[in-house]
Amino acid sequence: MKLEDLVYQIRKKKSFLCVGLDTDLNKIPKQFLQLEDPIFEFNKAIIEATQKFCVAYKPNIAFYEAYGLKGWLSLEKTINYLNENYPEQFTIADAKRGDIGNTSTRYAKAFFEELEFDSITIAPYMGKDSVEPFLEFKDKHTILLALTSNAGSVDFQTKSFEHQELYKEVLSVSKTYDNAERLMYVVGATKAEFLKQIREIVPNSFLLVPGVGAQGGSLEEVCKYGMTDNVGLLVNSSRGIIYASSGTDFAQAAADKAKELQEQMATFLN
Ligand SMILES: O=c1ccn([C@@H]2O[C@H](COP(=O)(O)O)[C@@H](O)[C@H]2O)c(=O)[nH]1
Repeated sequence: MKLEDLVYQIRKKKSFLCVGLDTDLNKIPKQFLQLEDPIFEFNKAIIEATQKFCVAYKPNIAFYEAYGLKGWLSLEKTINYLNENYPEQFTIADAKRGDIGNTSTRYAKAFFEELEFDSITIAPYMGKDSVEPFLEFKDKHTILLALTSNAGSVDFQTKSFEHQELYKEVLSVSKTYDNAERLMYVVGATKAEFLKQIREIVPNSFLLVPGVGAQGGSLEEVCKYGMTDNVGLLVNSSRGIIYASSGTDFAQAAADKAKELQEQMATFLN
């Protein structure tokens, strides 16, 4: 998907919500467990309930890999369902990959060509030659982990490296990569106080912001410091939406949560 099409959808729907499909058989309503593919059927129900209120979906690949071949099939059916029925939705494979160049190329082929995701999350640790293979794909987007939402992010990311913190080094060095206009960055909503400094380095890049809802990040703070003229934000909520209820009203509860976030987002869009 072209970035301008994503921005068009955000303005049209007055939403920069990304729904995280972190589907766990221990958490979905029991009635799904009798079906042949409970993960896909649950995802389908969540997509139908929430698609009006969001512009992106982010399956976290770990939740599918955990079920082996069956999980991969559920993932494939989910991305195909989205691409066939809601091609206007931006899709993110939250896979956190990255390896030496020829291996990164295979990851890129797997997620961009075989599964046809619009984007993938990548760990920047192995540097330029591990990231650039993903950036070769036209109209695909590579989302680098910059400052993550978890407590352990302080172990390395906020430690100073030569003259600046490691997460700032990730932002400034990656800007020099070939096809850097295809980069986006992950910044946790729990790290909203860093957004002002982040925007000084990447004033226009899209940021994928997980950590509102279950992790306690503030949407208001994220918008205050992270929003650009082009919006520049995709804010993710996974558990807060998909597990809003574990009862038979799960789809309505997910829709209500997504709508609530969309309505809050609309107040920040002009
Ligand atoms: O810094 C990061 C990077 C990725 N994530 C992922 O986003 C979702 C968040 O789920 P919630 O249930 O809304 O907390 C999940 O898939 C994480 O692996 C993140 O949280 N922080």
